[in-house]
Amino acid sequence: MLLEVKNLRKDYKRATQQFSAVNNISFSMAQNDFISIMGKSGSGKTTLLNMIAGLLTPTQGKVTINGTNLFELDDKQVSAFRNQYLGYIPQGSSLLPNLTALENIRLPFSLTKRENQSSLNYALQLLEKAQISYLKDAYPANMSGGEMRRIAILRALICQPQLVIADEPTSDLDEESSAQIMALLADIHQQGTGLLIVTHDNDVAGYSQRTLKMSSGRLID
Ligand SMILES: Nc1ncnc2c1ncn2[C@@H]1O[C@H](COP(=O)(O)OP(=O)(O)OP(=O)(O)O)[C@@H](O)[C@H]1O
Repeated sequence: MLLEVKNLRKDYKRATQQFSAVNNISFSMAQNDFISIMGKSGSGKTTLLNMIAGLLTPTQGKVTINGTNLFELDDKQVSAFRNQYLGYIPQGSSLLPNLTALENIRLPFSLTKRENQSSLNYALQLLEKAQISYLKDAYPANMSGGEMRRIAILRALICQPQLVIADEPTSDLDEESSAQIMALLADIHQQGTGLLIVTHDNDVAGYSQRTLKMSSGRLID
């Protein structure tokens, strides 16, 4: 199994009241599954994704990726594991403003030591496949929202992850840009990568094989 989420819970406190932003969620994903998660604002989708991506520690429960329980690893090991297996596309714009598109894409690769390997050719190939080679030397300030989002997707792919996680990859984009993003994500799925995306958009969810619905921290039918 690529991903196993078991009895996952995250509790937060608001004023004096404790509540579960994610409440006892379990599901699994096979290699090359494409799953979307939908639910109202505040239903816990980002909290769930952040725990699956190893960015947030759960109050209770387990996340296993390729047989490794993320929360049994120390901080350094989690970072190395994420870098190798996971591609994460966060909500909104996440590019570093002082780096070019090419430098942003290559950044995750350069964060871990890889002897005698370069990410340059692969980064150029990714740009070509996404039909945005013209952006290679551009800075984020000079790109459209859709272009920035596509660069963030390519950045998530540079280490050739087995699982790509995307939080609202098409939010705030027009129909044409959304379609370009989804074509890129559908292509990643075609190449054999597992995809887990959070979306508000029924059309976007329509690209996935299965939709999980969240309400008040729980999965509902
Ligand atoms: N660090 C935090 N401390 C306290 N409460 C939090 C924290 N992070 C999130 N929450 C609360 O947990 C609930 C779930 O938030 P989350 O961001 O996961 O929802 P979401 O479904 O992703 O919403 P949206 O669609 O608006 O992005 C919300 O009620 C939110 O206010």
